[in-house]
Amino acid sequence: MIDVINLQKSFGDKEILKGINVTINKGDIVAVLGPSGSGKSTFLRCLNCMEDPTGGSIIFNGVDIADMKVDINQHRRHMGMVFQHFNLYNNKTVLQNVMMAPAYLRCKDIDKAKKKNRMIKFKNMFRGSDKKEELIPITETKEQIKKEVKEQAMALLKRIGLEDKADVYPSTLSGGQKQRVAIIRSMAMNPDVILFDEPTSALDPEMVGEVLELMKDLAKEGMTMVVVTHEMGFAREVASRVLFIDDGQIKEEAAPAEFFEHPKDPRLQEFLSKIL
Ligand SMILES: Nc1ncnc2c1ncn2[C@@H]1O[C@H](COP(=O)(O)OP(=O)(O)OP(=O)(O)O)[C@@H](O)[C@H]1O
Repeated sequence: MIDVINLQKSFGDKEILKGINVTINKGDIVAVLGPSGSGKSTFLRCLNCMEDPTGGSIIFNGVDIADMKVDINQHRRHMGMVFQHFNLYNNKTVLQNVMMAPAYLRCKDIDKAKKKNRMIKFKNMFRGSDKKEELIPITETKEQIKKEVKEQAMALLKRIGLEDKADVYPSTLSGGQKQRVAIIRSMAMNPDVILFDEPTSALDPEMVGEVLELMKDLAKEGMTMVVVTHEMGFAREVASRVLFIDDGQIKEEAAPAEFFEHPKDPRLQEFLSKIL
């Protein structure tokens, strides 16, 4: 699903990613661990086109997204991201937050198809009857899309027990509730993969469990996930693979049992001895 090949990223003359190579397959739950400043967030941000790599490729579903010409909105339909500080829109209600991206993008598809059809109709006027181009079928109206997206959003809110919060603003939610809304917001796009950048780091300890539970449920359902985390329990119990990034490189990659019980890289041994 994602092939990262020799990914490099520098900020000015500071080299942050020094050639990351990794393959993420459908259904993988990849936990990314590493010391502060080692480049974990930069790696995720490159995957989500929030940073332009300085070198290398990221092949996602057959397309190199490290290429500047890639359509970022299209890309993000298929790759969701959940941030440490939730990044909800505070001036939109909870429901609007969940609905916004899918409703906007699907309505935009209709506008694009209508525009293209106008061009096709115009060109068809000059073509012989055997050479006429088919119009793009438009099977739904914007009203139907909005209704459907709203139903899906309400079902997701129900799933996390927050359907009664649909019309409130995010500022009235607890941190754990905000993060769960942020997670279902990315699910609302039906992405192929969701990236999580330290999703529990900004939460009060008592809120961490509810967010991890939702992430575990997603993992059980087969969602492909890449999770930068300090939650060793999650990495041990839920991840299918664990990566250790240190100094901009993947120094170790293994299944959790091997990773935690028999770390080979000396820097990983030192890292684990400090945190476990
Ligand atoms: N936009 C930027 N401009 C300049 N330097 C940056 C930028 N973004 C990140 N860096 C630097 O890149 C390095 C790696 O940062 P990154 O956030 O990827 O690390 P991290 O492993 O996620 O750390 P942490 O666990 O503390 O979040 C840091 O030294 C950081 O200061």
